[in-house]
Amino acid sequence: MRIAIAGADGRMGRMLIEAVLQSPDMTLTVALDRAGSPALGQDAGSFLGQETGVAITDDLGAIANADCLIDFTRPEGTLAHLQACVEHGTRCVIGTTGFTEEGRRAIQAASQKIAVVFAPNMSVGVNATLKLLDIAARLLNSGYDVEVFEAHHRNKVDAPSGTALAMGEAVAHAWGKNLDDIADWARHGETGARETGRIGFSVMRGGDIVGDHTVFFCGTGERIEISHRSSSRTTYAQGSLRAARYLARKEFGLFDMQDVLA
Ligand SMILES: NC(=O)C1=CN([C@@H]2O[C@H](COP(=O)(O)OP(=O)(O)OC[C@H]3O[C@@H](n4cnc5c(N)ncnc54)[C@H](OP(=O)(O)O)[C@@H]3O)[C@@H](O)[C@H]2O)C=CC1
Ligand SMILES: O=C(O)C1=N[C@H](C(=O)O)C[C@H](O)C1
Repeated sequence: MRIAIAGADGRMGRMLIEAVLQSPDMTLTVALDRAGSPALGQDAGSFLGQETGVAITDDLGAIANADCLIDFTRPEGTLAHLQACVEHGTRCVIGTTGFTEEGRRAIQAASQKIAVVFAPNMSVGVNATLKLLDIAARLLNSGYDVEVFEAHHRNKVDAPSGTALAMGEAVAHAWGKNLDDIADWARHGETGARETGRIGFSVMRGGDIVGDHTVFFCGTGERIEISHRSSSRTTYAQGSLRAARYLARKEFGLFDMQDVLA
């Protein structure tokens, strides 16, 4: 498969370039980054001391030279890349988080023309955790207060994380609710007692934390905690390559990591 990486000079972009270069069934053909990035013109493998012959570019027309684009950038970048994917019939794996409802609708619309995997977390472990949360939420559907806590590195720009939102959605869905209707996004000052049936979120940012998530089910006399901790971004990169291979068999449609791992 010919692979394009968007956000080539980012934390995930670099992990993905390394993973693609190590995959015998994949060839890196395109490396994109934003207009004005100091990385433009550099060889995509230069951070590894490796010559790939692929220079980092901001020319979205280059997407025509890939079977699948893997995008870990920012929502506005992803949506521009996605339009280019539609124009060139290139499949797309989206790992970027922080989309508005309108952005999500644009992804849905694009997936009617090309095959897209869109998931806030590509790791096998997190996707298994989402299934565990569904089971826990069905069993603990009354008498338990649910709180979602996440911690990430100091450079993360969106909160709560896409994964924390997906975890909240898993619980809300198991309870037959919409997350937006029952979420408490933050607390400050005189909040009053906690309401039953809400899902609270709290967020920590600091240092180089790769990504920690815990969902608490707090009852009377007991507490259940379901946690996932990432110690390396490799798991996200490997999951993304798995998603790209999955898309090779699809013409169009919107898929998530539960589909890829099924
Ligand atoms: N689904 C998953 O499994 C995971 C998802 N993520 C998500 O992936 C995204 C990227 O994370 P991370 O790699 O840590 O972030 P980084 O900031 O390290 O990398 C983002 C890259 O995208 C570039 N970029 C920024 N804005 C644009 C734009 N408008 N158009 C094109 N390129 C742009 C950045 O360039 P510059 O630095 O010059 O601005 C940078 O090279 C985040 O949304 C994060 O939440 C992260 C890990 C796992
Ligand atoms: O920005 C990150 O780093 C991560 N973002 C994703 C998210 O928002 O859930 C996935 C992972 O937690 C790392």
